[in-house]
Amino acid sequence: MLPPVYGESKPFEREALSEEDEHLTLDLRLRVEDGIIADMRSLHLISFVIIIIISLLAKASKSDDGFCSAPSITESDEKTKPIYWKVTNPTLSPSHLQDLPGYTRSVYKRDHALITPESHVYSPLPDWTNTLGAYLITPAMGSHFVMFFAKMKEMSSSGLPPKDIERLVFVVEGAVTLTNTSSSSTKLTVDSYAYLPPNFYHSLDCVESATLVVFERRYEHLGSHTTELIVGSTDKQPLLETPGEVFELRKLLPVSLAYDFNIHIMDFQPGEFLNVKEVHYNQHGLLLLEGQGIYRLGDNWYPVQAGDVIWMAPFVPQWYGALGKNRSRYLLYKDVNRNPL
Ligand SMILES: NC(=O)N[C@@H](O)C(=O)O
Ligand SMILES: [Mn+2]
Repeated sequence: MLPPVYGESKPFEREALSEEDEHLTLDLRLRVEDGIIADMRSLHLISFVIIIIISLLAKASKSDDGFCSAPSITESDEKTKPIYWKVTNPTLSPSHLQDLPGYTRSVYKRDHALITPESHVYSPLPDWTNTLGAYLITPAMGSHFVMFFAKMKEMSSSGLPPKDIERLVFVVEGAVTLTNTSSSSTKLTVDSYAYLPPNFYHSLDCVESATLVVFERRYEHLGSHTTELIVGSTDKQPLLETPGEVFELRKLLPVSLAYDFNIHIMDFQPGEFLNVKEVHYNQHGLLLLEGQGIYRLGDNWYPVQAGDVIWMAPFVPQWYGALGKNRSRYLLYKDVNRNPL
């Protein structure tokens, strides 16, 4: 059996061949061709196997149980979750970070703070029943207000704020029932809120569970103006003009002089950002309800996501740019209607 001959090629001079030689040449040519064909076949087989492997790898990296990708929440999952779900189930939740000793995205500086979920420290709220509170912003930071999460468990109820302190509660998860002296009761579900004037008797009662974000501050009287009980929900507030800006703005309280703060709800589509690089005398307590983006505070640029809380002291340069696939929505405390002197 003659092996296929791959000798070096000589200048080709065609000479007459005997019949036997002709047969031999044909045989050799077929053998060489067979050899090439055989190689071509194995090449096809190898490339076919490689394509299968690549497509399996690509599929695996896309699937949730893929060995190349962290479990991700698909867009359809997002759609089935209740509004503001990510505030209490953030992507970088404590369980994701607890195995990273000492790692946190939280920062505390002279004129701002970023408090991220893995840093929350809960303890029983004095005067509340069966409720844990995590204070995020207090006058110890230089603010004139407090901002805290209240995690209400089954059969829990609120305590009253101190004398002359006004309160705003916003429901981030679950539901509570608000009762006041007129013994009328109103159910507050996610995205609902209530403003309680200073020294206004009320109780927030929870049967199953609820997470509230609560703002409290000493009411600053102005002349004879007084505030009153307000109950509402974000989705029922009108969109306000925002000249020179692209974000959508709603306010949860009246803009009248009686109110010494307001709560802004601001929506940005991905890619939209604050036009004004703000520096102002007002203070902010911010909760990112939905989405993700970059918050500039002073000379620092922070990637932020739903569940993050930000303290902004007066005059801290501030700016936000929304990123990702879904809108950003944040809730923002802002003092208003009072002379800074
Ligand atoms: N930081 C930020 O969004 N600020 C403005 O909304 C504002 O009204 O101060
Ligand atoms: Mn501002």
